[in-house]
This record gives sequence, structure tokens and C-alpha cells, in this order.
Amino acid sequence: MTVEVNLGDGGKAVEAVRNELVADGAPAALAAGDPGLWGPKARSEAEIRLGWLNLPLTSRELLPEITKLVEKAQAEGLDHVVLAGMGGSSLAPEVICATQDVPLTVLDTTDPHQVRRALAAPIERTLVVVSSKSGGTIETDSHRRIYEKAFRDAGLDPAEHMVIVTDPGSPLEQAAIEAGYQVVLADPNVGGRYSALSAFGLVPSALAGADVRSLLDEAAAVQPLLEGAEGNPGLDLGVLLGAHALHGRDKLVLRDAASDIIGLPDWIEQLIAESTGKEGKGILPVVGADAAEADDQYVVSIGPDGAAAVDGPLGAQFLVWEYATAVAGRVLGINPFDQPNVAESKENTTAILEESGDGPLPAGTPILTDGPVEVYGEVPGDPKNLADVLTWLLRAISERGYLAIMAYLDREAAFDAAPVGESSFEEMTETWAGADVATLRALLDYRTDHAVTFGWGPRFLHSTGQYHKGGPAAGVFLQITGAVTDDVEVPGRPYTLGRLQLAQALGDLRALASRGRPAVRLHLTDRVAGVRHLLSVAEEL
Ligand SMILES: O=P(O)(O)OC[C@H]1O[C@H](O)[C@H](O)[C@@H](O)[C@@H]1O
Repeated sequence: MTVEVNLGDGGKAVEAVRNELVADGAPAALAAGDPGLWGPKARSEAEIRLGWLNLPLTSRELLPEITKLVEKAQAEGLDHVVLAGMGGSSLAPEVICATQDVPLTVLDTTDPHQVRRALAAPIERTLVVVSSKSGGTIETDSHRRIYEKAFRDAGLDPAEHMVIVTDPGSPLEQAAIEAGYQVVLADPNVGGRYSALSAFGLVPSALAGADVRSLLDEAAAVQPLLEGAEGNPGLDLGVLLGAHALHGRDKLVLRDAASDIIGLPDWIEQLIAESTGKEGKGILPVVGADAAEADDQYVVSIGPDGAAAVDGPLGAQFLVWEYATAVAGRVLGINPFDQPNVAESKENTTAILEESGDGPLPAGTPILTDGPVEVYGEVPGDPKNLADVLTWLLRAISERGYLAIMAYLDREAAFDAAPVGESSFEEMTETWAGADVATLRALLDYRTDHAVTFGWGPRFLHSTGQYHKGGPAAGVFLQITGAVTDDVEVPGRPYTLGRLQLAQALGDLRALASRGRPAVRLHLTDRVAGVRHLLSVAEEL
């Protein structure tokens, strides 16, 4: 494992931060699990959150149990694995499975259309892993209820098709035991976003067909390096992240640079945004962007190439980024193990659902309609059309600010426009990009020097959502929702997935608006036509 770090202009500042950490004995103290490294306020939380340091060793104890589960699933012909889990309970398995090229369907959405896609797979061959550390996450609870019904409707016993991963003592453990489900208990001394090498990362990945022992071996190989002051990749990276942020370079552009690992930036995004984005401070990860000229941005690459690059196998990457994030937390003077502002949007969502009863949700009235796109929110200057609204949003970004696009839509919808195997790879990619709302990020990025991020809702609420509300008050927010034509009931609950999804969008908007941040919601009355229109307007700006 190597970490190549070119200190560039920030050289002296970075060196000063490193010297102070080394003088304080921080690298060895962190490796030894000292909970006092983040100050007295963070101590009690840190005392129960440092188990990730030992996972390369302790997770080996899970391997026999995992092997049995895998053998059982194989014997029963369960080869379609669905993972229901949000944030730290699904981001690592997604990277592990993509990197090892084994199929895993990740459900970290309340979009009914996307959930319908998963439900369309052969149910008799489906194994659902329900992963939730707290056991109380509304999206995951909804997926469990939906699949339980789907299995029963197909004459199948849910207990034969479900595996639960949760913390000991969670409400989910209780419910799962009562229902007779297979349960794997995770290490409770590991927080969600640090849980890649715990049962949360390993169980669903192994069931999908990944080799998880090798991940532990890779992490174990880098572990001894994390104790020292020299040749310590976690320290080098953490110093870089922390020192840059201290000096105003707080946008971390993450790039995949010819590595064999697929999708690691999305996992890093949650780790860093949720760990550091609080108390008005933080580091904003920017995924999918090119190197920017702006002086609040810098690039770290995954792979062998780049001025600052983290190169090494996936298991080692997980551990090094976690260590680096903990170091950056110390440098910034924050607690890297809590997420104090995530609950706010969740509470708003619950309140909105309760206040609305059986009636419509408080979506408001559009200030204008441009073809298949309705615009909601306060936009000064009497905007006439969508182009005016987008132009205003871009202008509203302050110096050192950023624009966050948050799309509460089906992240696989663009597949419908570009079916695999029907045209050349280049044609397929072009068609895909023209139908994928995520393309908006690049189109708007092209028109501003400021950082532009993109997140799928509600997935990002468990990731960058913490930074949006707890980090520097510098965000401008563009929310996108869409009409639901094929909703999904949530058994035993008074809402459908579509209703929950819209309530989540409105709940987060309420939290952002209460901070006085510029925030607009675009609603696509026809999803396909709406995305096409939005992209063509952005292209013409
Ligand atoms: O695993 P769960 O308890 O369901 O939590 C899933 C996610 O929920 C919350 O939003 C936290 O902020 C995340 O850090 C966590 O990964």
C-alpha cells in the first residue's frame, strides 16, 4: 500500500500539522484506540466507536458463520442477492461487489420505480439481506416489510429468504428472532460509516459471491504501518485532508485514476462528509468532477496516478481512509464519530407524514412551470423559465460555496433508454448520459468555478446530508423530485414508498430552508421528458 502525496503550495502548513500530531504521539495513540484524541466532549462516543481499528483481526471470527450462510444459500439456489441498507449499511458492499464483479442489487432508495425493478427479479431465487445497525431506519424497515409480503404472496417463507445484519439488542434483532430469521450480529463498537470490514460489509458481499477473506488480509497487511510516524499512509492522508481544510481548501475532489477498484469515492464521500461536516466545519467530498482551478478545491486520486494519490487494494483502502478521517477529525477539532444533524431531516419527514394524515403532503404551489418541470421555492427577480432559475442558483453560490443537486429519482432509470447489448458501447454511453439526471452535475459544473455535487435521495441524506446541514453554511441546493406512476404500498404502514420519498424531500428542504440557504425544488411531472428537458436547458445556459 502506498500513498503518494505531493504537498504542493500547502507544503509548510501540511508539515506543521504533521509535526504537531507526531509530537503529541497521535499516530500510535490512534492505532492503540485512545478515545481521548478528540477532546473531552467526544470521549464517551469515541470509547464505543473505535472497534474498526481491530476489524482486520476480529472479523475473522465471522468467517465460519459467513461460510455456512453462503453454503446454505447456494444449496437452496438463492443466487439473486438484494441488500436493503442505507449509508454505512450498503455503501461498502456496493464497492466490494462492483470491484469483484459479482452481482448485488442494492436497495438504498424509497423510489417506488427502482424498488419495482428489484421486485421484478425471480422471487424464488431471491435472498434479501436486511442490514441496519440501529435497526430503526425507515427505508430499510420499509424494504423488509415489502419483501416479507412479496415472499408470502409467492407462497414462500420469508425466513428462508432473509438474512438480518444488525447490532446486538436492536429492535430489528428482536423482530428477526421472533420471525425466525437468520441473524448475524455486528460489532456494536463500530459506527456505520466505519463498518466496511465488519459484518455489514462482509455478510452481503460474501452472499453475493465476493471473496471477503482477502479484504481482511489486505487490511491486516497495512495495519502495522498505522502505528508509526513515518511511512504511515493513514497519517499522510489524514494530515493532507485536515491541513487543507484548516487553510480553506475544504473541497476534496475524489477521482478514480486507473485503479482496479470500482466506486470507492461514493463510500469515501459518506465517511468524510458525515465524519467532518459539523459545527460549521468540514470537508466536502466532490465525486465525479474533474480537477478544478478553484483554490478551495484539490484532487485526491484512487489509484497509482495523481499528485495526491492513494494506491492499494480495497481492504487496505478502507482501513487507511478510516484512519485518515479520524486524524482529520482531530486536526479540525471535531468528533468524527457522531452525525448530529442527520436526525433533523428524519424528524421533519415524520412530522410531515403525521401532519398530513390521509391528505396531500404540503408540497406548495409551483412558482412557474416550464414544460414537464414545475419549480417550487423562492427565486428572486421574477424568473420566467427554468433557465432563469438555474442561472440564479449558479449566481447564488458564494465564494467558497457549492451547489448540491439532490435527485429523489430512480437511479437506474437511464438503463431503460440505453438497454445493454443493443448498440455499441459508445452509443450506449451517450444515450445513457442523455437520459440520466446525474449528467446535470457535469453540465452545471461546466458553468461555474464552484464545486457542484450530485446525490441520489434519500441515499445522500445518510452521507453528505450531514455536511449540508452541519458543515459551513455555504450550500445552494437544487432538489429534484418526480411523478410516481407505479407506487408501492408499505405493508403495516400508512404511507406508500412514493409518499415517503416526497416527505423525505420536503423534510430535508424544510431543514435547509430553516438555515436560510437558497433552495429550489424541481418536480418532473413526466420523469423521462422532465430529465431530457432539464438537461437540454442546462446545456443551453
Ligand atoms: O445502519 P443503520 O442504523 O440503518 O443506519 C444507516 C445510516 O443511517 C444514518 O443516517 C447515519 O447517519 C448513517 O451513518 C448510517 O450509515
